Amino acid sequence: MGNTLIFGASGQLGQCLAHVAKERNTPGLVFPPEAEANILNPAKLRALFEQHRPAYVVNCAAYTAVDKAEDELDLARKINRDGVENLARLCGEFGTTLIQISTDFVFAGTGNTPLVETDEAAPISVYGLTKLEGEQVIAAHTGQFFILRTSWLYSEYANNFVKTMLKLGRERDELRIIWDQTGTPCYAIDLAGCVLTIIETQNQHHGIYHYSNEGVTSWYDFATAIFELSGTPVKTVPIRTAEYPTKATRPAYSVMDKTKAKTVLGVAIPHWRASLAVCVGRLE
Ligand SMILES: NC(=O)C1=CN([C@@H]2O[C@H](COP(=O)(O)OP(=O)(O)OC[C@H]3O[C@@H](n4cnc5c(N)ncnc54)[C@H](OP(=O)(O)O)[C@@H]3O)[C@@H](O)[C@H]2O)C=CC1
Ligand SMILES: Cc1cn([C@H]2C[C@H](O)[C@@H](COP(=O)(O)OP(=O)(O)O[C@H]3O[C@@H](C)C(=O)[C@@H](O)[C@H]3O)O2)c(=O)[nH]c1=O
Repeated sequence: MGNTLIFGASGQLGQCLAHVAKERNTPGLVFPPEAEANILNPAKLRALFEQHRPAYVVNCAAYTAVDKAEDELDLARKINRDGVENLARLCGEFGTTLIQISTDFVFAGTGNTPLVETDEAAPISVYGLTKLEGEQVIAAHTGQFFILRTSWLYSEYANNFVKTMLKLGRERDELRIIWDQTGTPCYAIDLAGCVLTIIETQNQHHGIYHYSNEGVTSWYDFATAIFELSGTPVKTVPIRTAEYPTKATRPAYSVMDKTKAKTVLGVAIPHWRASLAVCVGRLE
């Protein structure tokens, strides 16, 4: 098995990949120092490719501030589209397989049945738009790619909804949480496992895949489960999206169908409650 270069190593998923690779003893993962791994710097990227001749690149680097992106289209596009194109171009040239992480926010979220990979993407936020553009620039440079769309990512690493809830739950008596946005959380440790499975099995079925945990929930039910599992005695109040104004509009329904990942990648996917229990246990 050749080398795998990880970009965005200091972020949530990057740290989960390091954690799971250590647990599984996956060989060949390289987490380059941030100064050498800016995906906006083609010269430094080329130097990394020449040094490591990677069989795989996993791109966890992204602009992920959903609300802030509404005021920073240019920067979000640079990182989420142009950065991905820089990687894809080099992957094409070096015969490297690119594993790109994308999002449920590429969808408008106006439906009410689980989304499959071929459903129309129609983003309703700058973040979602730039992530979709990142998906779309890849194919011009290489056919050897996996795009893993995930949703509501959380873990014990970096910032995420679970850690925010645990913090706010300790500080406040009551929390108002949106219940009319429906989706599925994804434990980033599980997603990291999926990425490593693709690499370890040298899967050749390139293309787009949906990957989150199993099941369906709302942010309100997710928060309530976080508090139940952690024994946090905070009151949760379900509210509608209109009662929690944010700069970016989020999809109302972004549950993704994982049939393709399960059958073609051969990954087993835990229910979101089971994985949440693991994460909350590790955070305590
Ligand atoms: N978080 C979520 O809920 C979801 C995330 N995703 C996708 O999953 C992937 C991983 O997300 P997650 O780990 O949570 O995100 P994080 O925001 O935790 O990590 C993103 C990382 O990218 C780095 N980065 C930003 N710009 C560059 C650049 N120019 N060159 C190199 N690195 C850069 C950041 O560094 P720094 O902090 O120094 O800027 C950070 O370490 C992303 O593609 C994201 O779009 C999909 C669905 C849900
Ligand atoms: C803190 C808080 C949030 N919310 C709502 C706002 C929002 O609809 C939802 C989640 O808020 P957050 O800001 O934590 O998460 P958000 O940035 O919307 O999460 C998204 O991030 C990007 C990167 C993705 O790709 C998506 O899959 C998704 O995970 O919870 C409340 O209702 N009450 C609260 O007290």
